[in-house]
Amino acid sequence: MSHSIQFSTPSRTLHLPHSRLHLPHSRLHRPLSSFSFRQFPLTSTFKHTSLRASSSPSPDSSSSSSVLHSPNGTPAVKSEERSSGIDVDTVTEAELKENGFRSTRRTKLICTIGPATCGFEQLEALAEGGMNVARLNMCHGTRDWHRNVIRSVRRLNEEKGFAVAIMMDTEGSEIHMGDLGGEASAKAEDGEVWTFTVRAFDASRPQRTISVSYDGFAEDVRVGDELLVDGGMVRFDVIEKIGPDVKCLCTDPGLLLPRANLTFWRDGSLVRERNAMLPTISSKDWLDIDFGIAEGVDFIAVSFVKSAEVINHLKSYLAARPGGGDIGVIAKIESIDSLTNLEEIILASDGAMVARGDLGAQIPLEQVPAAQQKIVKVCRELNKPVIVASQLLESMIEYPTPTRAEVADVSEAVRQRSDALMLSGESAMGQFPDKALTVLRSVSLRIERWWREEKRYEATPLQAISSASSDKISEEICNSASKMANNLGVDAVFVYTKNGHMASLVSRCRPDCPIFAFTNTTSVRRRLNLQWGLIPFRLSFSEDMESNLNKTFSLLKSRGMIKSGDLVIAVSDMLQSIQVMNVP
Ligand SMILES: Nc1ncnc2c1ncn2[C@@H]1O[C@H](COP(=O)(O)OP(=O)(O)OP(=O)(O)O)[C@@H](O)[C@H]1O
Ligand SMILES: CC(=O)C(=O)O
Ligand SMILES: [K+]
Ligand SMILES: [Mg+2]
Repeated sequence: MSHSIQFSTPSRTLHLPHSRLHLPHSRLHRPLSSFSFRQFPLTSTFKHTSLRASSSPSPDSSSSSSVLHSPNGTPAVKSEERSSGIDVDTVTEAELKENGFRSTRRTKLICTIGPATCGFEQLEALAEGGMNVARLNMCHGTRDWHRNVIRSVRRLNEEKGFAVAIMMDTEGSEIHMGDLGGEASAKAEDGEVWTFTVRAFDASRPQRTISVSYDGFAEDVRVGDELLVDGGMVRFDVIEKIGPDVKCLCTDPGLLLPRANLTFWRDGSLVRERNAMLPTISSKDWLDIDFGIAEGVDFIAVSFVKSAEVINHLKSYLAARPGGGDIGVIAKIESIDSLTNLEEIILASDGAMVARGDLGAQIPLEQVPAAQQKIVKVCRELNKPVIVASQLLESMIEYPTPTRAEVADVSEAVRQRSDALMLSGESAMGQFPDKALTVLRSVSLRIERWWREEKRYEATPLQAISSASSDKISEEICNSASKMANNLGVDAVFVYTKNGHMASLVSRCRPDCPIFAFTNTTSVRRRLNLQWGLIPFRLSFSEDMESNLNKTFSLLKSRGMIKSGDLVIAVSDMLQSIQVMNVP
């Protein structure tokens, strides 16, 4: 039996929702003789996972296919947008076949790409290990280096059916050290005197001397201030100022890493003199952003956001550029000012990152866990994806197993139901990037299972967020569908969504089953890969839900990804309805 509830708003008048029995079951199993399936041509080297119907494209697919912009800005309709097949990657497919719906991972995983992981095979290993988003930190590497990585990820997606999204992370203009003249690190010992200076060095770096990125720092600091490298990994006391040089005594020894962040503290508080006026997006960042637009990145993560204004500015800059409107803007919460303007920043953004590395250098460390919990909660309320980042498995940069404390930290982020977890140095320059990713994956799966076993569905209702009446209806539909999914113990929620909004509303409810998100554009599919519980598929679909469901069932059944009898709830943003049915 198929049951449906429909909500209709003819002539913009809101009618009371009525429920009726929808689609006789027999219509859903109508023989699908018009579709015959064949494997997309295989090449000898790569196994392509797309299945395409050999029939001509369905009438809807040309109208629903969107015009994409190629990297150089010329509009191009991608050939796959016109096909009526389904795009999914080999890893998801195998996971669904082998372990069923329940075992699919809900928490998404982000890997920072660096020298340890920039090769094609290394990227492929990460994608196979569950990487949903590849992050590029523009603090490091050249644009050519980043372009190579972006193109490798795109090739991987095209050849293997993955939907790995690319996130570009801006450098920002906070104070940091120079790059140590090519050395990988420098050791500062207790009691040594080091010079921090705005002077630049051409070739070799004078002994115990570090260049600093911010010209005004010598004027801003005072003798007696404390200087923290990387949020306290190494500490110095400022003992003397001589022109542009600041002499500092090492009080906590440690390794100085290239371009490490610097903060100054006075009487227990962060010193924010003129550097508080530094632009959040520097001129170099704007050039990086232009590069990101040209290369078609999926997200831009903005470092050291202080207010919603900068996010709005960037969003209008992107909207005015071909292809820019497809890019999601993620606000990195890592400055003390962002905490005071938290809600308006998150509202303006398409998502947020708890950037604990720098945050822990700007507020006392013991305040970081509470800040994390608050940011995750606000994002959830406002329906924005949230990423927990930095030092999740820091010890795995050097060792093949994490500490118990690290496992507990990862568990807590999953228990808070954040959308995504991020690896930094562990994957960028660590010795065990694949093992670190495996730890994130297995800890996520274990805690998600605990949620299910404990039947810990949401006790606290989410606040209403929509204002327009059709958005309110979508929100209510998603809330109800998720509640029904939990109460009925369905196998999956199917959501048909053009721009991804409806899928994010279902994800926000964190239902106790995977969410199959069908969208007709490749870029939306990639962006959905950041959000909790969504398994994004690219599929050409129409306004007619019956034919969409028939087509989806056929395609997924022929791949062995669903089977007859599975209980599914379907919602869509074309037809405001909830349908409950067994797969025929
Ligand atoms: N593209 C890259 N090229 C070289 N090294 C990199 C690259 N990306 C990251 N790394 C290395 O990995 C380390 C951790 O990466 P991460 O992205 O956390 O950088 P970070 O410098 O701590 O800055 P942020 O606060 O932006 O995260 C860096 O300090 C750097 O040594
Ligand atoms: C990720 C990042 O920028 C930080 O933790 O500081
Ligand atoms: K950065
Ligand atoms: Mg940072």
